[in-house]
Amino acid sequence: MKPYIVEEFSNGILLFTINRPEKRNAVNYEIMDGLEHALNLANNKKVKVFAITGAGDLAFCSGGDLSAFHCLRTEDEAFEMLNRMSDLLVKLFYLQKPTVALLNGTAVGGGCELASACDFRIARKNVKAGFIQGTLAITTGWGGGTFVSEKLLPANAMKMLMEASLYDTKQLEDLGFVQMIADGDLLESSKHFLEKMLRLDVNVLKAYKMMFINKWEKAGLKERVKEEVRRCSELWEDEAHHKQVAKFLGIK
Ligand SMILES: CC[C@@H](C(=O)O)C(=O)SCCNC(=O)CCNC(=O)[C@H](O)C(C)(C)COP(=O)(O)OP(=O)(O)OC[C@H]1O[C@@H](n2cnc3c(N)ncnc32)[C@H](O)[C@@H]1OP(=O)(O)O
Repeated sequence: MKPYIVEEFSNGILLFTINRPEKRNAVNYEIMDGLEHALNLANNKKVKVFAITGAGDLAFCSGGDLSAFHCLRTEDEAFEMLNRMSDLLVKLFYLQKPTVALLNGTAVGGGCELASACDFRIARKNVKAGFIQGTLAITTGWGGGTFVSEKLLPANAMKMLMEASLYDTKQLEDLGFVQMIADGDLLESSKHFLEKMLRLDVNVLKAYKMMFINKWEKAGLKERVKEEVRRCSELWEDEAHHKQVAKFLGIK
């Protein structure tokens, strides 16, 4: 089974699906390679909207693959991995066309960061999402803290980051994290949400997105993401983090 799927639809949507439902669509290095490939394809003029989802109906993405990354012990080792994924999420954040996360299931930790890097989030009913990194004695490390603070009211972004909890769809909508709760098929619902944008010329969409990109550039977004990655790497090295991950993996 391929760990990711890239599909291009005739209406201009390019869809990237993380296809590891048995691991709740956790991100390992193969998924990073796949995301990089999909982002390169998304630059094509025929693509109007870039969408990301997860396979199955249990998880959108459960964040970093803890079994793959548990071997990273030091600050430098953690930095290399976190920096690679944060570079990809910055690329996604800065994509010069609309981007949407289709939350087919739970979005946890880095999964929530991936969703935050998109312009819009559409959730299936009854999904949960949250930046639970604090419970692992780390912070967001892929840029998600910076992204969400650009997208939400400051108090709502701080609440989500500092509570390190999961929220239901209604709460996520109230926080401004989710723009639409989908009834029925998620991809079909997203087409309804996006149809007005899909009618416009790709250069118009690009021009609008550039207004936001210029603002983020002026606000030093890339430097802030690097700082976030650095701080998370420092915490990663601590025994408190390794202990929590070992607990999740059932390692004594
Ligand atoms: C590393 C980057 C960092 C960041 O910068 O943000 C992070 O992402 S930290 C956050 C990492 N993520 C987590 O801590 C989430 C861990 N997972 C869960 O809490 C739960 O699995 C779930 C996502 C809420 C789903 O629960 P449930 O449906 O009950 O499934 P299971 O727990 O039974 O899991 C099934 C299966 O999948 C494996 N799994 C799940 N998440 C991960 C993960 N992040 N990494 C690796 N493996 C994961 C889990 O171990 C089970 O495997 P098997 O036991 O082999 O069946």
